[in-house]
Amino acid sequence: MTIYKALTIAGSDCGGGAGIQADLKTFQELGAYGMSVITAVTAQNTLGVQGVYPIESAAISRQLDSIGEDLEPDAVKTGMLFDAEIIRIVAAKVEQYRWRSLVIDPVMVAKGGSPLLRQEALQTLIKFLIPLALVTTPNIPEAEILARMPIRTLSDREEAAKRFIQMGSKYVVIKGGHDRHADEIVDLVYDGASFVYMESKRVETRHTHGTGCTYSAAVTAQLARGKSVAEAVQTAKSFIQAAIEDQLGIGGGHGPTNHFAYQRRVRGE
Ligand SMILES: Nc1ncnc2c1ncn2[C@@H]1O[C@H](COP(=O)(O)OP(=O)(O)OP(=O)(O)O)[C@@H](O)[C@H]1O
Ligand SMILES: Cc1ncc(CO)c(N)n1
Repeated sequence: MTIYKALTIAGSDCGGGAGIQADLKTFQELGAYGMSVITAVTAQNTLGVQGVYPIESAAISRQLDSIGEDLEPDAVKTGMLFDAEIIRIVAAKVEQYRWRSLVIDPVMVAKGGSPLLRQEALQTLIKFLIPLALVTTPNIPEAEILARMPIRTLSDREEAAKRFIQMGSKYVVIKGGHDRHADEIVDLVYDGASFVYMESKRVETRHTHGTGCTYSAAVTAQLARGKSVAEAVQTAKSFIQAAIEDQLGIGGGHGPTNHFAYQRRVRGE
């Protein structure tokens, strides 16, 4: 049996809905062996973020080397990177170990508004990490900040997508989850040549904690399994749609998505 290995470089969410925990659950569900490099520990639950504790640089470097020296991943994703120094370390190791199937989820704030990336790190992200990406997966507010433009219309979204390709990402997916007015959610996928719109029905729910992490982890798992970016984003869309529709309903606030849902549907349960 071939073992496909996927690595997440991200923050820990002790509540299990986002971050490293969401990534590892998604990797497992989609048939990839999951590995993790933890950049920060967060104390959070469905009510909000109660604490953020970055991991020291040497520990991040050492984790990356432990993976790079022995367990070559087939695909890698980044999530919460917190500050410029962590981004520089991650970019240098991605280059050193030639991790080409790199998915960047440019996490900036948690759903409740708590910052997960320092403002001063934006330029470092643009200059050092995005040029290494196979796929970057911003939501609309993140795309507005990184592309430096307001996004209101679909043509704004296309212009922003072009700017990500100019920054050096080979593909970009601008996710539409934050477009609150629409019944349909539209994600835009762009490879520098053609725009592909992926539509899905908006699920009316407050249980969307970790949607972005789960989605980008699903893309990464599929890339690790050797799928094309076009196939990976299709499966990831089905995975997140199922995870949002079949809500777990745990916690008193914005609950996590259901990482079991997609495979349960595949099995016909
Ligand atoms: N209410 C919803 N119904 C259906 N699909 C959704 C909903 N909210 C988000 N999605 C889908 O989930 C994926 C993640 O999108 P979203 O824009 O929520 O990411 P995000 O803001 O980065 O998430 P996070 O806040 O966890 O970082 C996208 O494919 C999006 O279309
Ligand atoms: C650790 C972590 N990463 C990402 C997000 C964004 O959903 C979060 N809430 N927590």
